[in-house]
Amino acid sequence: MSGSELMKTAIEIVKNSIESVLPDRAVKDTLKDLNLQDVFLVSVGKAAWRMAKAAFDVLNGKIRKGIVITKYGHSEGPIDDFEIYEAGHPIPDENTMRATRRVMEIVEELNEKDTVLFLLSGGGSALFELPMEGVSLEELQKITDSLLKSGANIEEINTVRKHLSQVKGGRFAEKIFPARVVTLVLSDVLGDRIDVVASGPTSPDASTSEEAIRILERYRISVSNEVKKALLKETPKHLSNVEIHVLGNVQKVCEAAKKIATEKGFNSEILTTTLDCEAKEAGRFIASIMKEIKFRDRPLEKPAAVIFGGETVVHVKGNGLGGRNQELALSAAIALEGVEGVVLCSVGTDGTDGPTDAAGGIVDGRTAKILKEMGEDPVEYLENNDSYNALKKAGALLKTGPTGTNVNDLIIGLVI
Ligand SMILES: Nc1ncnc2c1ncn2[C@@H]1O[C@H](COP(=O)(O)OP(=O)(O)OP(=O)(O)O)[C@@H](O)[C@H]1O
Ligand SMILES: O=C(O)[C@H](O)CO
Ligand SMILES: [Mg+2]
Repeated sequence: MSGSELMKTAIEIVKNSIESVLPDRAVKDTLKDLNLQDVFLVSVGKAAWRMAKAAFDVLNGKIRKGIVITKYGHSEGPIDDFEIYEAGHPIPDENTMRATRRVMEIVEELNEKDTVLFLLSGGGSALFELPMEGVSLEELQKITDSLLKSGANIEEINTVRKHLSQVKGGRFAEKIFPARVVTLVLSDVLGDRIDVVASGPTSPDASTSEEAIRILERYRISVSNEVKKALLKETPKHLSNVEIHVLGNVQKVCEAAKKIATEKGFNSEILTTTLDCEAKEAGRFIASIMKEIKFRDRPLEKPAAVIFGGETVVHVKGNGLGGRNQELALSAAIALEGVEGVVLCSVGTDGTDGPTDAAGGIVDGRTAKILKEMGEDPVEYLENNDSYNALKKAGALLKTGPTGTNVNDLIIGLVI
């Protein structure tokens, strides 16, 4: 198999794996079992449109009102008479608040006979938000931006977000009470911490005010007195009106990748579904495993596919453009320079990696060489967190557009 054929194979495995975790089927199957009548549908997250559409298709006639809030560019047209909003991500904006207020207007009227069907996917933290009284949107945006660049993981980031919000950390379910809420979650959080996915609007909160304060201190983020006051108010730890079902996660996409790669003749193994270290360290480590396979045929014999799932972090210190998958791929490209018969592909299953239009990167032993031949230093790009521009120059960006799902990041290394 030539280098470009191997790249094509990697892309095919990735795309088919993502296809297998589109939420449609899981939403439909779960709803058929639940037999809900007469629901208020609220769908929030990057996969919100697709989840809402699937629900509409099975519940048709049993939905009294439907509202969808998704990221800009992620809705795919009208669904019946649903209200469909697009808003800011990963930082909430005015449209986030406008859409969330609309949801609150509806649920606050409900009584114990009513049911809210809440369809939730990752990205929801930015898309569904009304800050606590006294907390301005501007300050919330600043705190969110600092946290996202600090290298804090999603559990830490969302612990702070929950305590500054009127709808996160179980507070949305509290507002819905006495009505009932049935939540279907597509998880993009490692270990399926459902109180962390989109900051758990309908989950009893496992985090505390004290932890939120400690996290801000740890990452040296200073906040106003109003924010300090808001943080002290504790989130609900018990909720009696909630039922939660998990539809999909990073395990599922990794299992699909393993199956597809095996069918294509690769000795395939999932090495982890909880990759959570610094992206460039992960890239280097994964490259070292691929070289071990290439030169020593262990832990797998060639042809081999190694599969990783997770969510790495990036301490963004430079002023470049990129995302954690692109940064991982660029770092691997540097470590794989000159090695033949290896391809590494790292993607966000939602189709957008960081604030860019790429899903991730696809690199091989030629990628770093191509950059050097152009007079560019890949290490400099990596240090400036400018993986997007490096990969763009080397023709190594992978673009899928919004995929309709979101189960975190998938990394595949092929070695022949
Ligand atoms: N220049 C950069 N290089 C590398 N990573 C970056 C850069 N700028 C931002 N990031 C990373 O991008 C992340 C946000 O990107 P993205 O929207 O892909 O996150 P996400 O996990 O998919 O969002 P969500 O969890 O809300 O669905 C931030 O956590 C930040 O660490
Ligand atoms: O929205 C969020 O908080 C992240 O995607 C994790 O679910
Ligand atoms: Mg995420």
